[in-house]
Amino acid sequence: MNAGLSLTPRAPKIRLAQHPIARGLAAAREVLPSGAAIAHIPALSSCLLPSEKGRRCDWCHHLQSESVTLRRCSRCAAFWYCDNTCQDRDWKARHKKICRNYNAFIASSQYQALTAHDQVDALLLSHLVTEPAAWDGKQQHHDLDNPISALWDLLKLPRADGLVPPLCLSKSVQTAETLKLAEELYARFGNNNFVLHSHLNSYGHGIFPYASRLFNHSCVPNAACKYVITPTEPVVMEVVSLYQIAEGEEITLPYLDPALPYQTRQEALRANYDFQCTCRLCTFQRGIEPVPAPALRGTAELKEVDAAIRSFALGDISQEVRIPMTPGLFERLPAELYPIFHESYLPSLSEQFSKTSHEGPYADAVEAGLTLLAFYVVIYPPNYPQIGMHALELTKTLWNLLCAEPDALAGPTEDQLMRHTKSAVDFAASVLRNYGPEGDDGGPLEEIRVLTELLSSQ
Ligand SMILES: C[S@@+](CC[C@H](N)C(=O)[O-])C[C@H]1O[C@@H](n2cnc3c(N)ncnc32)[C@H](O)[C@@H]1O
Repeated sequence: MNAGLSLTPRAPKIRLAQHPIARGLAAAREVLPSGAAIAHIPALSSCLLPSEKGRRCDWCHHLQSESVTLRRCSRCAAFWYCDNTCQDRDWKARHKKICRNYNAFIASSQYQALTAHDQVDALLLSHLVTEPAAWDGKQQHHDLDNPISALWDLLKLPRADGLVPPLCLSKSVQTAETLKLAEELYARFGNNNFVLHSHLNSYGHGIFPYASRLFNHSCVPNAACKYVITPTEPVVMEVVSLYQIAEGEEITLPYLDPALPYQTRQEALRANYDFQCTCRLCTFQRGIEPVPAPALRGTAELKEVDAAIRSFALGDISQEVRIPMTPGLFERLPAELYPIFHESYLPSLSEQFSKTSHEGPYADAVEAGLTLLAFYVVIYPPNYPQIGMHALELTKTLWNLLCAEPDALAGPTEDQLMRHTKSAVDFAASVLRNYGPEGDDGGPLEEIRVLTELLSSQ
């Protein structure tokens, strides 16, 4: 199998191998250190979420800023660009195909009835099907170097509800051939396309057939993807290793948030990707089902569980936050802490952190934030970006406590609190530097730089 598939310089560290269930898998050709850029894959096509229209360039996705004022397409007045280069490139690649019909299309009841994500897919699909001739003969090639034949080569999974979104094309172009092509291509969207994000906030959808062909899912992934926005260029997906990957090891991405409850993950993977996950986390969680419900939040019993998970995952936090470097901490969890896997545990803890970090008391927010950090360290693999994002939030909460309520923590002195704050920002920095900058300028790494400077001057 796959004898004819060529791999390209975009991912020289990967080889495509056989998977007993998933057809293909991406295997590391060599040892990949933590934080290595494993693949750079330009988008075949991409589209902004409706909420991002007019905020970003429709071609390169650059954000409007003081130095970049976006200009509209003078024909439809509904697409925005940094400059002539972006506008010309988008026009040639895709906008000319939909410009004339765009306004009537987005006002139509069919389009309005779609969810924001389906609206994006309707436009992506329209970009792809206008030239059916471009697809002729690509079915036979199995050539990963050609994004069109790579897209054709992807596994199909038509939607259970049978939906194929309407097309932003004039009726005369919507021939039986075009509609058949739309159905064929859309059957490859749901289980293959990617949600684009900047600083981990979604802003659009992208088609990266080469990445879709390579990377399977794991709830304990050893890699994560991020998006590189470069003026005048299409967005590029970069795949980064979260921790060291051995030669020959499968490289996996998370298709969903591993912190979701076990049953929710299984149902979503079954419905959207048609497989049952057998990763280490799912195997472990399947073995401890049904998980006992935790005590109610606020009770002494749950406070004990929270304190035990903090000590298990983070060690003695009065000294320094310990960073685990290997995945699978959940497998060593004492049985009395299994209630943390119950579907009610994380939502109530997150709510407590969110409420108290906004309204105070900040001492309560710090405690909830540390428990949440411990939970993430147990569930997520090392250097998972959400761990870093949360450590950064926790740093800000600690800083608020230092500034607003220095005497509020019963035990720690101000010096100890300062040490906690520094170790939280160091933890955030170490995780997020491994992931590297993503999307727009600024963001968490810049916040970390400012906070580190501020703390070192104290
Ligand atoms: C984006 S593709 C991944 C590449 C795919 N293996 C291929 O050969 O084209 C997603 C599809 O791969 C399969 N898949 C991905 N991860 C899997 C896993 N952990 N176990 C079983 N099948 C998986 C499912 O069929 C899913 O719909």
